[in-house]
Amino acid sequence: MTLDAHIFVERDNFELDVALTAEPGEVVALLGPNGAGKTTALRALAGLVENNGEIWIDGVRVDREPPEKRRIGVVFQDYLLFPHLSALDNVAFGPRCRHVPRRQAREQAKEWLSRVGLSDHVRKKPRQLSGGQAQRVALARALAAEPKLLLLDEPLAALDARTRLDTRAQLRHHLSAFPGATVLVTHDPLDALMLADRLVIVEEGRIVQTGDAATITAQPRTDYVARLVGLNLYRGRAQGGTVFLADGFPLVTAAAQEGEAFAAFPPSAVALYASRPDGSPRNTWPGTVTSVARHGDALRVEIAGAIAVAADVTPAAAVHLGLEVGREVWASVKATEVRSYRA
Ligand SMILES: Nc1ncnc2c1ncn2[C@@H]1O[C@H](COP(=O)(O)OP(=O)(O)OP(=O)(O)O)[C@@H](O)[C@H]1O
Repeated sequence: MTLDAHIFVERDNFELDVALTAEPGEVVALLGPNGAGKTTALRALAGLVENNGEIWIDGVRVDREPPEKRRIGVVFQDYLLFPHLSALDNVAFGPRCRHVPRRQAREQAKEWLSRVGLSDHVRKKPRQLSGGQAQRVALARALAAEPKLLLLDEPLAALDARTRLDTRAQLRHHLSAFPGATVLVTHDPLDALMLADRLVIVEEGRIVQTGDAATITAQPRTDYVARLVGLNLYRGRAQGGTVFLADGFPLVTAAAQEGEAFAAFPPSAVALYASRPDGSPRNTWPGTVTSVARHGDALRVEIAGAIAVAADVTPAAAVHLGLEVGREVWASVKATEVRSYRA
C-alpha cells in the first residue's frame, strides 16, 4: 500500500512535474492555488489523464493498467453516485467489480454504510440524500472496493459550513482506519491541516514545499504558503543576526544565520506609528497604507514601503492613527519577533 509516483503531464500552456510518495496509512494533502495542477495530479494517478511518468503501488507499476485494475478508490467531486442505484447498490458496486458474489457484496456494502453512519439510508437513491450523506456513500463505495490507494478531490467542497465541520471529523476518523495510502486535494488549508499527515504544496505544476503542518506553518518557503499561514515572509542573505533583503534592507532577526535565508514574522508583531518611533525597535521603516480590511477582531493593514508588510492592529489603534489608504505611517518589528531560517 505504498505509493511511489512521478507524474509528468504536458499541456499547451501547462506542465505538471511532481514526485509523490505515500506510506501505508499515510494521508498526504496536495494544497495549492487555483490552476496549480492538483486535480490533474490526482487524475493522472487514477488513470483519467495521460501520464508520461511512472506510478508504482507496492512495487508494481500500474500506470499502464486501465483505471479499474489499479486498486485505486476515488471520491471525486464530479465522480457522482449512480443516480438509478440505491445507496446500498452504489456501495456494492465496489466489491462487485472485484467479482465478489452479489449477496456477499451487498452484505459488505451494508457493513460499510453502517460504518459511515448510514444504516437507515441503504435503500435511498442519491437524490434522496443530503450532500453530506452522498459524500459518505461515495466514501463507503470507494473503501468497499478495498483499494490500496484512496484519492479524494476536494471531498468537502460541496458541503455547507456546518455539514463540512461534521463530515471533516468523520472523514478524519475513516481515514485513520484506512490501511492504504491516501492522497487528497484541497484548496482549504483547514482541511489539509486537519486531515493530512503531510502536506505537499504545489504551485505552477511543481512541488514548492512539503512537510508536516507544524514545519510548514513555522517555516513557509513561498509567498503562497506564507499567506496561507498568515506570515510576512522575506528572502535575503543572512550575516549574523541580520538578513539583508534583495534591495539591501537590513532586517534584524532573533537568531544568527549565515547565507541565503528566509525571515518571517506575523502581522501581529508589527507596530504602526504616525511618526518615527523613538528608542528601541531595531526594524523601523516608513511606508504607505495600501489597504485596510477586517481580519477577525483586528484590522489587517497592508503597507507598501522599503519592505511590503501586513500589520494587524486593533480598531481603536486604527482610529487613533487615522489609518486609511494613502496614509503615511512608520512600521516597526522587534528583532526578537523575526524568525530566520535557511533558504
Ligand atoms: N481538461 C483540460 N484540458 C486542458 N487544460 C486543462 C484541463 N484541465 C485543467 N487544465 C489546465 O491545467 C492546469 C492545472 O489545472 P488543475 O485543475 O489540475 O489545477 P488545480 O490545482 O486542481 O486547480 P483548482 O484548485 O482550480 O481546481 C490549469 O492551467 C488548467 O487550466
